[in-house]
Formats: sequence, C-alpha cells, structure tokens
Amino acid sequence: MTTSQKNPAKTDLCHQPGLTRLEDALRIAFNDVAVRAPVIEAPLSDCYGAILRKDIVARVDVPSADNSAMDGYAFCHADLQEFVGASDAQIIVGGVSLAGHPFAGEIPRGQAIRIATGASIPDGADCIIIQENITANADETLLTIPQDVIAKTRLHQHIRRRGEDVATGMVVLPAGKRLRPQDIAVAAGQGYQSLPVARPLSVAVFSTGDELARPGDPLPAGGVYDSNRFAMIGMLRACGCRVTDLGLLADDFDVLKTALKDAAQTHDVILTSGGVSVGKADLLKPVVDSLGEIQAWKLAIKPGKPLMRGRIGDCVVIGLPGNPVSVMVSGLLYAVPLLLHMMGAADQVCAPVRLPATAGFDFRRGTGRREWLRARLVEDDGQWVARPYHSASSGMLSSMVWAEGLIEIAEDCGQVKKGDRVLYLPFGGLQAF
Ligand SMILES: Nc1nc2c(c(=O)[nH]1)N[C@H]1C(S)=C(S)[C@@H](COP(=O)(O)OP(=O)(O)OC[C@H]3O[C@@H](n4cnc5c(N)ncnc54)[C@H](O)[C@@H]3O)O[C@H]1N2
Ligand code: MOO
Repeated sequence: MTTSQKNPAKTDLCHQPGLTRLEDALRIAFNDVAVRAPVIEAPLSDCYGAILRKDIVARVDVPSADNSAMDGYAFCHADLQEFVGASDAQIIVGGVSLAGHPFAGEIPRGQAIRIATGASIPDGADCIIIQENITANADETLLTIPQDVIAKTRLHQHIRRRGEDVATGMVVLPAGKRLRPQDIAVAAGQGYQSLPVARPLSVAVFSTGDELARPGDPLPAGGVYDSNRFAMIGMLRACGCRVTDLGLLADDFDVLKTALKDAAQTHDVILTSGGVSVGKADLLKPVVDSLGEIQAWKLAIKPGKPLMRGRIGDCVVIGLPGNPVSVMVSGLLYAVPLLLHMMGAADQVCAPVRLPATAGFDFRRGTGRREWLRARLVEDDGQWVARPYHSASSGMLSSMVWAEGLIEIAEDCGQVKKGDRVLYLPFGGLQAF
C-alpha cells in the first residue's frame, strides 16, 4: 500500500472528488519524502540561498564594547550638569578615541574626549554630543557648548551598548532558514568563515512531447519550441538545486524508461514537463509505475491539475503538466516547496507569501479547485488593487511575463466581486525567482 493510499485525500463539498487539495498533497509529500540533502560545511561566499541546517549561536557580543553611534565628543553626564548656568560652557578636550584606537584610561573630570563613530566609550564617559552642536577652537582643544544643548543632553545619548545587537550565546540564525545576504553578514559578524548548509539537491530535468523542438532547430509545421525546460531550470537554480539538463525526450515508452532509469540512479530528483494527463501519448505515469511507484496524481489546483509524484528507488520523480503556465504555477507551489523541504527548509520557508489585496475585477467560475490568476498589484486611491491578466488560459506563457504575482482563489469561491478582499502572492515571495 502506498502512503497516499494510507492517507486518503479529504473529500468535501469544497473540492472535486478524486483531486487532492494542495495543502494535503504537500503534507503527504513532506511525510513521504524525508529531508534528503546531507549537511556540508560551505564557505560563506557559497552560502547565499542555501538552507542552513544547524542553529548558529553567537560567539561574541556585538558591539563588543560600548561605542559611539556618532562623531562628536564624549562626556560624563554628571560633570556636564555642573556647567548648567547662564552662559555657554567652555570645556577642555582631554583626549581622542577613534575606531580601533581607544582612549586609554578614564575621562578626566570635567573634560571631554573627541570621539569617532564606532570608537570605544572611554571609562567614565556616558553620553555623546554630536560635533554639529558644539563649536571647537582651531586646534580642537577647547569646546564651546550652548546652554540649550547641555540641557537637552540625556544620559547614554548616542551610545551603543555592548551586546545590544547580538549577545553571546543567542541563536542568531535558526536551522531551516534560507540564507539571504543579511544572514550571511550576521554570521560573518560573529567570526564564522563557513556554515553548515544543505548540499544542493541534484535534479535531472527533461521535457517530453513529439511536437517539441529545441530552440535553435527549425520549427516543424504545428510544432512548439520547448520553453518549459527553461522555466524549470530557472526555478530549480533559483531555489538552490544543481541541475542536469537531459533535454527533450520523445513520447516513446522505451526511450522514457531508459532515460528515467539512468537519471534515477544518479540524481535526488527528476523533474519533467508534459505527458502526465490522460491522452494516448501521456506515458510518464506508466513509465514511473513500471520502474517504481506513483505516489500522487491530480491535485485540486488550476492550473496544474494532472501533476504527478512518484519514486524510482530513492529518486523522487515530479511530473509537471505540459501547459507552460501549469509548469510554472505547479512548479512554484508544489515542486519548489517540496525541494526546499528535502534540503531541510523550515515549513514557513517553503510556504509562499500571501498578501491581502483588493480585487480590481469581477470573476465567476466553477468551484472545486484552488485557482491562481496571473496578476499585478497597482496602487489605486490609497489601496493595493490586484488586477488579473485578460486571459486565464494555462497555455499563455505571455501572461507570466506580464504578471508580477498571482491572485489566489480558494477552492469554494465561485465569484469574486470588485472590492472583495483577495490574496496576492508576489513572485518575489515564492522562493524561485
Ligand atoms: N481529457 C483531458 N484532457 C486534458 C486534461 C484532462 O483532465 N482530461 N487535463 C488538461 C490539463 S489541465 C493539462 S495541464 C494538460 C496537461 O497535459 P500533459 O501534462 O500531458 O501535457 P501535454 O499534453 O504534453 O502538453 C500540454 C500542452 O503544453 C504544451 N507543451 C508541452 N510541453 C511543452 C514544452 N516543453 N514547452 C512548451 N510547450 C509545451 C503542449 O504542446 C500542449 O499544448 O492536459 C489537458 N488535457
Ligand atoms: O491544470 Mo491545466 O494545468 O489547467 O492547464
């Protein structure tokens, strides 16, 4: 019995019988498919976009000592109060503290220390006045400070306290995070030279379909250039996988069987486009069935319904439907989250960003599948309004070029009216752009 049979999809009035809801399909897939990618220790410069696999604990306080947030002069706040009076204060400069060259010793009583941004606060000093609010003589040995500036100076003003950014021992980066420039920077700020990340998954990619031609080859009458492979390769690279491009395969059982069998031996995942529906030439399912097992087929999603998942030995096979928009939408919302999961990403990293927006359109449809319309968000009279492309056809790749995100329509929603609240998924929140 396969796991998908052990975990039958819920059937309710909100989606079509025989089709699995996206959440259920992903939950089942996350259960079926273990975290796969081994942990490697990679130099920081190779970690952008990688999945962190262990908590990273702070080794040092940041800042490592109290330091100045501004260029100016350091004072002892209590000493400054002694200059409160009728006329401007005259205060001697008793030394200098620069970043990397701290003032040695304690601030002399009643005096100031010239201080640069990032320089350590001298012992006994506890506030900074910025240089713009002070007049210094030519050789910067004597300061004139207006009374109103003294009156306004607060204890600890412009002082960054030791450990206020990062305190030793705290988790600065949790395991499961997808590493962005700021994450790598914080690790560098802790003195780490390398991080424990997931080894990129190796993914073999190919397109199927006798009507397809390679870009660069002549296009036969009624033919179609293979665009899906390039969408898949781009999404895979953007989510941190290592891709083997196996090109185009004919709609032929033996050709497909040989190619899948070989690829399964040397890859973590095989990602394909086309040949997963119910037509005569839709051979991917029988081929995977003959080499391993089919674990999922048909989701309650539009576009992308005939998506298939199976396995050949330890290799996960994801068959995306051939329509060019279906390849991208089901790739972004099912394949990419599963691949990130296999590299150890936390569940919230795998989930798309969903933003509330105002519908700028009227729409009617049959219920049962969750649907995504290619869309843009525009600001209109102070509101973020989501506008869909003029066609919902899953064959029109130009809609993906026009769009900057997707409008999500829930399974049970049969009508959207202008002004309704809808969910908008910006492409930037889908982990594969
Ligand atoms: N009787 C039914 N027919 C179809 C159903 C169904 O449930 N019952 N589902 C439809 C849906 S939804 C989709 S999506 C497609 C998916 O079918 P396949 O995965 O088998 O895809 P193909 O038939 O091979 O191709 C569909 C379409 O996309 C074009 N294509 C395919 N590969 C590429 C490529 N690499 N680059 C560019 N374009 C590609 C292909 O020429 C077809 O036009 O099935 C529906 N049918
Ligand atoms: O689900 Mo198909 O992917 O609607 O075109």
